[in-house]
Amino acid sequence: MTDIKSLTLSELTQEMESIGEKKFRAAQIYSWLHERLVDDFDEMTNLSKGLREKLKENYELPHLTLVRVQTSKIDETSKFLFRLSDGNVIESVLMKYHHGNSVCISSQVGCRMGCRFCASTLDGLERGLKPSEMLDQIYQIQKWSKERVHNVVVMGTGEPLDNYDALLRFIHLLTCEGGLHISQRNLTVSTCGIVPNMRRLADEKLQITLALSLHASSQEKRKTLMPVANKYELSEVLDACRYYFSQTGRRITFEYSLVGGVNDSEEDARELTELVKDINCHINLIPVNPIKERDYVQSDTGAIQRFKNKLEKSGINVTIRREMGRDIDGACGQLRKSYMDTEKRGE
Ligand SMILES: C[S@@+](CC[C@H](N)C(=O)[O-])C[C@H]1O[C@@H](n2cnc3c(N)ncnc32)[C@H](O)[C@@H]1O
Ligand code: SF4
Repeated sequence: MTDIKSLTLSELTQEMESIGEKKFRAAQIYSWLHERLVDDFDEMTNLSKGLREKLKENYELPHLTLVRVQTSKIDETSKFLFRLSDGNVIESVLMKYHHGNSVCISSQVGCRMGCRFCASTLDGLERGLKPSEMLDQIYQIQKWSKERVHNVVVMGTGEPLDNYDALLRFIHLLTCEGGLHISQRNLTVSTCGIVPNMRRLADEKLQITLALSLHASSQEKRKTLMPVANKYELSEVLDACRYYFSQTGRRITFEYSLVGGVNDSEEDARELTELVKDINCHINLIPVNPIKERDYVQSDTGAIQRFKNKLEKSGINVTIRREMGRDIDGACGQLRKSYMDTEKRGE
C-alpha cells in the first residue's frame, strides 16, 4: 500500500482525483498529517466516515511507537528509542538550547559505512528509512514535548546521502508550507563524504547546511578511521565542499572527532588549517565518545584546548561541541545497540 505520509501535496492531490475525490480533500488530509500530526485516519474529523474508510483501504499511515525515552538530569536532553512498523528500532535525540529545540534524527536502520569509532555501524545496514519515518521522529518528539521543534540535524544513525531520494523527499516535506514549515536554514545534513551525492545535493541549490565528517587532516589517516576514504580521496571530498558552497552560498561545517593520540596533535591541527584555509567553513570539534567495542579514547582537555587554539590563531572559525546528555547512554547509536543486544539475549 502507498505510504500516504511520504507523499507531497501535489501527489496527494493526484491520488484524491484518482480515487474519485475532490482536490481540496488533499489539502485537508495533508494538514492532518503534517501540521496536526495525527497517527490515525479516524482522527481526521472533517472527513466523512466513508472517505476515512476509503483511505484505510488504499493507504498506509505508518507511525513510530515510542519504546523508551531517557532524559538527562544535567541538561534535559532526551534520547528516544522508536519502533518502526516492521519491528526495527531507531533512535533520535531532543536537545534544548536557548535558541530553541533541536532534534537529531536517524536516516537509516544501521549503517554500512564502517567508521571505526561509530556504534551505528557495528551491525551493518538493515535498510534506509522512508521519508515518513524520518519525519515522524520529529513529529512524535514534538507531540511528546508539547513544544515546537526549531532545528533538525540529520546526524543520528545512518548515512543520509546513502539514502538520497528519501532524504530529498523528507527535506521537501519538512520545509514546505502546509507542513511543519521548518526553514531550510534550520536543517543540517551530515555526511561521511559520498562525493557524487554531495554534488547532486549542491545542484539542488537548497539552503540547508552541509556538514562533512572530516576527522583527519590527511588521506592516509582518514583511511584508518573511515573506510569510505578508500573510495573517495580527501581532495575530491573537499572539492565537493567547495562546489556546495559555490552552488548554495552556504558555509560548510566540518566535524572533527578528536581521538586521543590518533588525530589530536598540534601537527594535525596545522595540517587541518592548511587543508581548509581557502574554504568558507566552520569546524566543530567533537571529543570522541568511546564505545566499548573499540579501544579509542577521548583526547584530554589540554590537547583539545591546544588543538582549538592552534586553529583559532590561524583565523579558523572553530567551536568545541558541548556534550549533551552526558549521563544518558553516550555515543550516537549506543542506545539502540544496547537495546538490541538485550533483546537478542532474550532479557
Ligand atoms: C553518526 S554520524 C551520522 C551522519 C553521517 N553518517 C556522518 O557520518 O556524518 C554523525 C556524526 O557523529 C560522529 N560520531 C559517530 N560516532 C561517534 C563517537 N563515538 N564519538 C564522537 N562522534 C561520533 C560522526 O563521525 C559524525 O560526524
Ligand atoms: S559516522 Fe556516519 S557514516 Fe560513519 S558509520 Fe557512523 S553513521 Fe555511518
